[in-house]
Amino acid sequence: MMIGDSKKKAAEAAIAEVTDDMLVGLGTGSTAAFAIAGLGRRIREEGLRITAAGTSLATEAAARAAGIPVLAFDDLAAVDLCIDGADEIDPAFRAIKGGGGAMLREKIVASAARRMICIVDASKQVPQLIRPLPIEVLPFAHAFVAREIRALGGEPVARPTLSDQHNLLIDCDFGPIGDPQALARILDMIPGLLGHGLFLSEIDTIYVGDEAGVERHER
Ligand SMILES: O=C[C@H](O)[C@H](O)[C@H](O)COP(=O)(O)O
Repeated sequence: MMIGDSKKKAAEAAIAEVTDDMLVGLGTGSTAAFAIAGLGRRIREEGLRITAAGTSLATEAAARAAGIPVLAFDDLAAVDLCIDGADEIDPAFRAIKGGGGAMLREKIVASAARRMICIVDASKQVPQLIRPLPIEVLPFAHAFVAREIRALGGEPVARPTLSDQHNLLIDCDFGPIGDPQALARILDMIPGLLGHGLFLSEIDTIYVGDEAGVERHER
């Protein structure tokens, strides 16, 4: 079975929680794309009435193309439900996001959400967060932030692409992250480091898809 099928199963199960009149925060990435397509189908086939806000320019475009009414998040203080993917997630509902570079907007929308559902295929479940952590950095601060990351024991590697906000995206390899809370607290204090992919408290519900089906876990 292809990983895409597992992602689709998780996404389809999650969108069953979307009901009329909800304002839905739409995540970014290949798993979120299945949720967007599924919501578009529910609008067409069932007459589901929702509005949505995107966590990236690509997601906004995909949602519009799917027939979902999209509002600019700038004017919104809260959303009802956020549905988004992740790159890794541990048993304590702590995740690394940002493989697609959208983690800054994703964290804002997730924080504005009354509930956040994370949709993943089973390969994303890990006992401990370990993959390189994406950060978004103001170009003016890139050498300083890289020095701070190295001082924390991380190895920063810049991506060739910029974020939707035209900032730098840098993957920081810290090896296994023993204390994600402590790392997030320090990263949050570095001037010029605008966002990072550690999502430690935002996720309420996880849908995990695999060959056998879908599992739902509640925090
Ligand atoms: O910036 C991208 C997001 O955080 C994605 O949700 C994450 O990278 C997972 O992507 P995918 O669903 O494509 O595996």
